[in-house]
Amino acid sequence: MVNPTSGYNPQQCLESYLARALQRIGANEEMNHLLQASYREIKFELPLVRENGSLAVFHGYRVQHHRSRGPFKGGIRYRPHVDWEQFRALASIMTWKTALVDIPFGGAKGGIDCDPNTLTPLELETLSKRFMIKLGPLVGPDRDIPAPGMGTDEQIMAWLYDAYSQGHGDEPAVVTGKPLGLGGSYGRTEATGRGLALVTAWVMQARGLPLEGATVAIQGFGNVGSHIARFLAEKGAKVVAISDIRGGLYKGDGLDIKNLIASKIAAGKSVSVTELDVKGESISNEELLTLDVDILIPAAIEGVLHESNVDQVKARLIVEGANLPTTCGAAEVFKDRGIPVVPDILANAGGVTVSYFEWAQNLQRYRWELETVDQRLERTLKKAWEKVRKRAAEDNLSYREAAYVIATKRVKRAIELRGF
Ligand SMILES: NC(=O)C1=CN([C@@H]2O[C@H](COP(=O)(O)OP(=O)(O)OC[C@H]3O[C@@H](n4cnc5c(N)ncnc54)[C@H](OP(=O)(O)O)[C@@H]3O)[C@@H](O)[C@H]2O)C=CC1
Ligand SMILES: O=C(O)CCC(=O)C(=O)O
Repeated sequence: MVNPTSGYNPQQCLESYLARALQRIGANEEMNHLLQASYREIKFELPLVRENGSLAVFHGYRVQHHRSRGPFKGGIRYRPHVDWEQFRALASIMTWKTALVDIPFGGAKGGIDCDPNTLTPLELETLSKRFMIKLGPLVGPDRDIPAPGMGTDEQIMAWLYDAYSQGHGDEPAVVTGKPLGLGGSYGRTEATGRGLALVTAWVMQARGLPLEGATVAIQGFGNVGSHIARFLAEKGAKVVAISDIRGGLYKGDGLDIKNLIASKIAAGKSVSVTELDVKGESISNEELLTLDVDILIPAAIEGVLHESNVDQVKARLIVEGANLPTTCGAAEVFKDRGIPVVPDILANAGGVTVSYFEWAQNLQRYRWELETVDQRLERTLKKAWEKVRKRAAEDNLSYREAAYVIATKRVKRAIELRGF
């Protein structure tokens, strides 16, 4: 098992994207400094007596990056080796993502340094609730609204909601990505994948490339990876490779995605895609990233496209399903090689967009139909994509550069309107 993130400092990359965008919009050094720094960072101990009687001590984190456009917003990640650098960068890109799709939030990110697969359901519930109780004073529907991320799901969001409500009165709008039976929104679970598929289709169309029959490789087969695979297969693309942390599956004439998803659900989270009874050859994650495909979608972790493998990447288009999967060095090489990269803050913004819809529904105490959610998601992302496309073409920028120019401009304007 490889750890492609080792040695990669996503914060440094983000600083360079931001510095360049802020220079392009004429922001001064002070504004640059203000927007690079987090608003607040907290870390706390989370002791847990395990069901076998032993004591384990985990750590909870929350980084709140910026809030001039609205309350902090961002996912909760449960992963063994999380650290400040990851959370700072991930919190910051939430600020730019929410600004780019023009929803009224700032950015945050947090989580626990645990492996959820090694905890019992009772341990996971206890740990999640303790985490939320400690976060209690800093979160809330008008302060900071957590949501699912890597290693977390709607059940964990239900526990966070319950823990918060015990001390603050019933408040579903404190967390998004909840189960449907507990104030969740139609369409949130699949929203990130749906948004990715929409954006991919628009980018292909804008570049005069057919999506029908296009070959696709997807790294990661969790919430994001499995839904993008399904939506792209439904649009006629040929998903030839998928993977999880233990490796991947390849089939040149297209994997049977419906069957893969059904088998994965039946087998459970702890079973790898490589162990499922579906047709395909095994392939490593590193091989997947360098396949000769039309579209490559890294949808797992940060930093998997880096200086050492960027020259071997053969894909014609890269769509960032994960947050920060491309190092800034690799991004430069893709630009030089003329390989377009659709940046995370646009490509995977469908999730936070439907989280916004869930928050709005919770505040209204009124549920929208799936059709309404899907239509509004499409409209929101289309607007953002059109702006990015236009700005990139007018100023000869990469999609990422254009996206950061648009987002930083909106945040700078909000700061100026509020005053210092
Ligand atoms: N969920 C959401 O709505 C959103 C998520 N994102 C981002 O998308 C990415 C994926 O999130 P999500 O799908 O929710 O997370 P999940 O935990 O549901 O799935 C993660 C997937 O990535 C795989 N994976 C983990 N580590 C590696 C590795 N080192 N190499 C290859 N594969 C790996 C996992 O494998 P295994 O199951 O074997 O561990 C799993 O298949 C993250 O970057 C997240 O921040 C962005 C926007 C919204
Ligand atoms: O749905 C949300 O609020 C946050 C999603 C998220 O963490 C992300 O877009 O990276």
